[in-house]
Amino acid sequence: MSTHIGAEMGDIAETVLLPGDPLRAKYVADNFLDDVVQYNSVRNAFGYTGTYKGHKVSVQGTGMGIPSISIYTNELIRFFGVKHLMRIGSIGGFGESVKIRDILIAESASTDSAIIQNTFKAGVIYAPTADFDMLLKAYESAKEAGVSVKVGNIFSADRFYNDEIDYQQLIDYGVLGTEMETAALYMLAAKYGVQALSINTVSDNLTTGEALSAEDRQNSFSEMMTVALETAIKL
Ligand SMILES: O=P(O)(O)O[C@H]1O[C@H](CO)[C@@H](O)[C@H]1O
Ligand SMILES: O=c1cc[nH]c(=O)[nH]1
Repeated sequence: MSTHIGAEMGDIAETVLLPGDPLRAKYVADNFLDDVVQYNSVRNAFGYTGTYKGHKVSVQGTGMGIPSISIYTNELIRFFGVKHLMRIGSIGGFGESVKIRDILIAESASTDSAIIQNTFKAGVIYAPTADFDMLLKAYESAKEAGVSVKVGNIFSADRFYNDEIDYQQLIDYGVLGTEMETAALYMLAAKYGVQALSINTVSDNLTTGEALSAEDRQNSFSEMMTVALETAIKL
């Protein structure tokens, strides 16, 4: 048992899917996994282990933002031996070419997070980056499933509501969308020498104003789940 995860060593698979929303974790467990056991309910950050096509896989809700995902990432790696971490998130798309329900795989994650900046010595701007092997396998899985996928740089924001940020500058530099966790996931995975990838479904578009409902964000995204699980069994 760690501070925020009420499980024992061995209860959690080496590969863990990480939605921000704990109820999305339940949705994955209920609809995609067999032989499911719930290993965590501390703070309602639900965690489940089951099998997908005979392979052991876990899914753990991380909560929102870099401080919260950093807690779960640290504990999964350091106390439960997790080796492959895959965020399955929602993301706000930038620009008209990024469509609702597109899947964005984060090759890298820009950020305004003080946590990332303060980890490095003055003057260093670290570039949080996906594991290439996982990225390649996820891209191939998306193509095999025939889903609309884009790969590139995303923005991991410290604030959901931010009146000061210049989104247009990020768009001008090719950033595909904004969410709130990936930069920390990639930095921590690099620190501990494990694999991480962030796969995100576009839930809204900051340029066009289109948006999915909260229920859709919790209970749909089945294409992303399939891409993530098909990737998981190739690792
Ligand atoms: O849907 P999840 O995975 O929580 O991801 C996105 O949604 C939340 C904001 O609504 C943030 O956590 C952001 O990263
Ligand atoms: O962090 C997020 C996630 C989805 N949509 C946004 O606009 N921001």
